[in-house]
Amino acid sequence: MSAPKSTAARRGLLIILSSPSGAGKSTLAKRLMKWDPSLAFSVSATTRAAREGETHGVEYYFESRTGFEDMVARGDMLEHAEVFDNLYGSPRGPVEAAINDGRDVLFDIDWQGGQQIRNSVLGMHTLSIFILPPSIAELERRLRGRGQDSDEVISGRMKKSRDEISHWPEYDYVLVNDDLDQTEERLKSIVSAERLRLSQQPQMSDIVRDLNAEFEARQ
Ligand SMILES: Nc1ncnc2c1ncn2[C@@H]1O[C@H](COP(=O)(O)OP(=O)(O)OP(=O)(O)O)[C@@H](O)[C@H]1O
Ligand SMILES: Nc1nc2c(ncn2[C@@H]2O[C@H](COP(=O)(O)O)[C@@H](O)[C@H]2O)c(=O)[nH]1
Repeated sequence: MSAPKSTAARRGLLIILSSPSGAGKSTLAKRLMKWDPSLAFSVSATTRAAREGETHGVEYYFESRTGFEDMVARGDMLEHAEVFDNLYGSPRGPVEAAINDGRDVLFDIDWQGGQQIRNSVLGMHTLSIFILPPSIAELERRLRGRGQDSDEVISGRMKKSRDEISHWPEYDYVLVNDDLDQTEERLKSIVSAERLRLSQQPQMSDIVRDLNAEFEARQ
């Protein structure tokens, strides 16, 4: 099933994916982008070093700490936070451009970023989804299996995962990412349902007005 159009007469929806590191949100984000190429992925800026295979402007914009802080000082970040001793943030310009094109925007960010986007001055609809791992042992297996971080980095991320998980009640939906295909299907259903709700909302007051007029005419 292909994605329903996101370009109905409404402004873009901000879709926020958060999870403890390693639960699978980047994997799910990639699948969502493949399902609906009209989605705009918000490429974050970060001060962390690029991993092998990561390209500037694709996975992240890799910035120096000073470069990042300058962006924040200029108001160029929609949200930003310190995560695992590095700075991460969502550049404002591409998000605003996508919204102006009527596109929905996908964020792969932590709970601090999630809070800031939900409270941001953009006044946009947000849809937030928290991804849980099926177990802590499996979370660690996934972080190790990814094979991209040192033991020290992995143990730091495992320690922070409990705090990240404690923010699940702030999200509209929570999914346990056990079977990847099943989680992907659930995620797509959530996005489709929210788009349907938002696209129908403006017509509903007209429909109810007509229904009420019909009641009046029957009296
Ligand atoms: N449902 C799943 N079952 C098994 N492995 C999975 C599943 N989902 C993701 N993975 C694997 O787990 C590893 C971590 O996934 P991913 O990089 O998407 O996590 P993440 O939440 O984006 O992490 P980070 O926050 O550090 O960016 C990857 O190797 C990925 O292939
Ligand atoms: N608040 C934000 N958090 C972000 C952003 N981009 C990523 N992240 C979070 O960082 C961790 C670690 O990512 P990694 O690529 O180093 O593994 C990840 O779990 C995200 O939650 C951002 O723009 N803002």
